[in-house]
Amino acid sequence: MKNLTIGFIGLGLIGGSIAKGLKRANKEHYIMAFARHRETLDAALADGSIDEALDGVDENLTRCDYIFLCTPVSYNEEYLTAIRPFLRKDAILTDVGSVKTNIHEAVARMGMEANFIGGHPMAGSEKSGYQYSNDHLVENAYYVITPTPLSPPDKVEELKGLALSLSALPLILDYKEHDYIVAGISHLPHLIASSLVNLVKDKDTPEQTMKLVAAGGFKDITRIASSSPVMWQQICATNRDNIQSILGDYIEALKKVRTAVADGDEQAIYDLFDTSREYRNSIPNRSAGPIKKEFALYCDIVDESGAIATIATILAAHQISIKNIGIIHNREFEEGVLKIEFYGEEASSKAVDLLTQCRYTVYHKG
Ligand SMILES: NC(=O)c1ccc[n+]([C@@H]2O[C@H](COP(=O)([O-])OP(=O)(O)OC[C@H]3O[C@@H](n4cnc5c(N)ncnc54)[C@H](O)[C@@H]3O)[C@@H](O)[C@H]2O)c1
Ligand SMILES: O=C(O)C(=O)C[C@]1(C(=O)O)C=C[C@@H](O)C=C1
Repeated sequence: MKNLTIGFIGLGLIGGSIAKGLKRANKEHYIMAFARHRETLDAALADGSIDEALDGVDENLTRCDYIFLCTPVSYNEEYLTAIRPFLRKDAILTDVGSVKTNIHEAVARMGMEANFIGGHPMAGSEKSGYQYSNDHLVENAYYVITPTPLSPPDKVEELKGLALSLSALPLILDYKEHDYIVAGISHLPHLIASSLVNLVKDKDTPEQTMKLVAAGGFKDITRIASSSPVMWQQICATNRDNIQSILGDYIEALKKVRTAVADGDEQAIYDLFDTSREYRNSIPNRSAGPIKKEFALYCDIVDESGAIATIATILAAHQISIKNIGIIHNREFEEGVLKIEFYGEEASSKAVDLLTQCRYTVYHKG
């Protein structure tokens, strides 16, 4: 991959992660960024993710081969006017927004289609801000690319190459199809999660016992209810038609479920769970996909200082290298489950045996 000069507008979770990932892939990329808060830029300069902090959208952007728009979707669209004067004739403007129709239509209205290729990495988190960004966020995730009719084919190939350099899987889609798809698999689930959380908040007992005993089921399905309200407000506003349509279908589906429960229709209830289980289990485990397999184990640990260090020491004493280690938060006992990743199957199996012998409770994901 050739050395590129790349600009970022917005350097939060996604912008920060892509900047870090691109730097990891090629230290010679020259990265400049503008963010609203100077502290973000200072942090990115200090950790080496960017080479230059910009004071605004200005003539420095004329040095860029690529500019990544990484703010909430409506703001991305608003930035087009400010960026246009500084977009070199051969430069590409791309974005990471969760909705594509609004920006594609704005780009077409402004006659910028030859300089634009839409993008959307299908990875993220409920956390916002640069402090949560990392260089591997989009690894193994699909990176949707939505060219315009005038996007130069060689630049589309180059952007695919950038996605691959992040260890993501580039996937070309039409922008309208993209918005239909994400309404179902991303936007609707966020609305379900947030309304469910708010329902439980309203229905809780005076002692808040629902909140107290809420376990894995509730936490797994509602993690994303902690996502950024501004980001989701803008997603819902810009993908309104698709979302209201699939939301209507979902409400109808829920009505059928209610009828089945109310009628005691055991067959219908069985079929609901049977069909969903089969489809859910058929969703491919991307960690076993074309890029690389993940060798990881999960281990219950007690919440006391030194608990992680003890495990790391046991593994190190047996020459087992750890690729990644960290507490994960989408299981029942948030502070108690440690995920440890290894470089290969052998190390992973050896670690499972070893930690089991040491009486740790280990869950193996082969
Ligand atoms: N969070 C996810 O899971 C996820 C995943 C894929 C794509 N996206 C998309 O990525 C984009 C960024 O989301 P994020 O999760 O990184 O959010 P974030 O809140 O972590 O970061 C947003 C960045 O934009 C900046 N910003 C916000 N308003 C701005 C404005 N008016 N002018 C300049 N900068 C502004 C913020 O300061 C921050 O640097 C969004 O378009 C979102 O739809 C998010
Ligand atoms: O994992 C999460 O927390 C996410 O919500 C990531 C997620 C999603 O899967 O819905 C969120 C928004 C995106 O545009 C893409 C990915």
